[in-house]
Amino acid sequence: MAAQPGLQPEPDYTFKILLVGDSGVGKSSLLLRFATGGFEELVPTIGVDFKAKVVQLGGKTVKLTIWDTAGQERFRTLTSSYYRGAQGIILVYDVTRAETFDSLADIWLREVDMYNTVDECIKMVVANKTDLAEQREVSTDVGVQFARAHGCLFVETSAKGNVAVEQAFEELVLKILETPSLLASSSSTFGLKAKQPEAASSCCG
Ligand SMILES: Nc1nc2c(ncn2[C@@H]2O[C@H](COP(=O)(O)OP(=O)(O)OP(=O)(O)O)[C@@H](O)[C@H]2O)c(=O)[nH]1
Repeated sequence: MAAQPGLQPEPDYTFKILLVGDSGVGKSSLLLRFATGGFEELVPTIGVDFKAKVVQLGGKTVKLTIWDTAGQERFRTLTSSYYRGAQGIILVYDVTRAETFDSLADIWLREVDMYNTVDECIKMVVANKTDLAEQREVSTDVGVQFARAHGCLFVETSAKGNVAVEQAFEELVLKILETPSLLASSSSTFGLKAKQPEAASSCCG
């Protein structure tokens, strides 16, 4: 039966994706770019924010609920609860600030290990702000090696320059689609009926 005009097709799957990383690396900017196509000056995230987007990939309609956590340490206790049920986790650093890259090992991968509840959850390292080439402190090679060593996908992006942002999210989703246990976790835990109440209360400080 043809879909009614203006109505989006029912998703085959709903995936939860989480963005983590130090404050200021560009998590909210990446999400804004992906969800709306825009870029603007944003204030630091308070607690957790959330956007949803439906994509057609691998012949499937996939609803993504993307959770953008605050990088600031004072929100760490709150944000830790948002790892639960995520099929994909994006760890972001800023190529112009080496300390944000170091934090991936020192903080963010540890958090993933501690709080993630989904066994085969796909991890992706995103190296953002590649438009600031002259200020770069972390080379592509170092990023690639790190991601490989920790079993993560790797993409370099510029949210500002709109470079590879869509590609990053799409690669992650395609990898989730290739992983049968994650598809099972999607339909059982994140079917539309089960998930709508939580998704509606999207933001908390
Ligand atoms: N040059 C450049 N600046 C960027 C890019 N992405 C984000 N920014 C800027 O970096 C700053 C921080 O961006 P946010 O998206 O707020 O960073 P965040 O990681 O969400 O920060 P928290 O919410 O505090 O965790 C802002 O001034 C953005 O405009 C990029 O690709 N290139």
